[in-house]
Amino acid sequence: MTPVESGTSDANVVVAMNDAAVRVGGRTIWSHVSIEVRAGQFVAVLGPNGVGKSTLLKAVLGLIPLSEGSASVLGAAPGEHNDQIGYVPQRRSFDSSARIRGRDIVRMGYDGHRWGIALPQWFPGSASREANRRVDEVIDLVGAQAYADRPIGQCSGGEQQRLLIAQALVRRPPLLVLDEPLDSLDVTNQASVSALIEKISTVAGVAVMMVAHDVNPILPYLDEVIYVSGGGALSGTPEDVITTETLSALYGTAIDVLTDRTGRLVVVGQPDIHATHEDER
Ligand SMILES: Nc1ncnc2c1ncn2[C@@H]1O[C@H](COP(=O)(O)OP(=O)(O)OP(=O)(O)O)[C@@H](O)[C@H]1O
Repeated sequence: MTPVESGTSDANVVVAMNDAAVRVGGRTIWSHVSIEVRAGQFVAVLGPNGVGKSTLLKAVLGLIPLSEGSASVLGAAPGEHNDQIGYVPQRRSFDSSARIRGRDIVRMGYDGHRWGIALPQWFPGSASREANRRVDEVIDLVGAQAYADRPIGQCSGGEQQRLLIAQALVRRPPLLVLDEPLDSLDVTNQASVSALIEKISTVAGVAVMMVAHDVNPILPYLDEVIYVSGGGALSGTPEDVITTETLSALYGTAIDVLTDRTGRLVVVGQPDIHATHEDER
């Protein structure tokens, strides 16, 4: 896959897709998708179940090839610089009996995911000290000091999520890719993890692509949204994209975007695409 020739040589562009399409299981999931994500931007990937939001992240990671179009991630073809991408996959949680400490989970992000095994003995002491320093740094960043030394299985869902975000950040990646990190968190934890992700993008300048089922917890923080539906995707500011007119055009059917008294957005009338493809999972 060749890097995109988008006409922009902007070094701030971290992810670019140009007229991209993906086929999975003999079916085109989406096509004609053109997106751009820049350094320090917090971008949500939205849309109903089964439209291909996770597929979009996997295409960015080079785990699924494009069937059409082109893409560039950190200036190269997708997959080439995955060591510079922090990835928090969907629905990862730990059994309550898991004994490994949160700190060691974070350290695996540095060591290359050697489950439960610290740096080998022949590893120079200074490198090991640097690893420990980085681990402490990200544990501070996500505010996990109080429980980082506890067995991960005894941490709450929100605490586990923070530790997994710390793991994804420990190599100081310029791009963080998160698949529904707010899923299964309560409202308070959704708010605090959302604020944390915003801090990571603004303070550390990390570009964030995050699949979200509900835009509301992150709405105040978002720079842009990528709305996937109807076999395509639209991107732009939330104000431009999450409107009755724009979403109706994207879905090809009547959609209402309503705002409640507290400013929460409610998208009414979107078909649940997931339900029609349940047996293909
Ligand atoms: N390996 C596969 N083989 C066939 N179809 C697949 C495969 N993986 C995913 N799909 C289908 O591709 C479509 C997009 O899946 P994807 O997981 O990207 O959707 P999503 O928008 O992230 O959904 P959700 O919100 O439910 O997580 C779905 O219809 C899914 O069933």
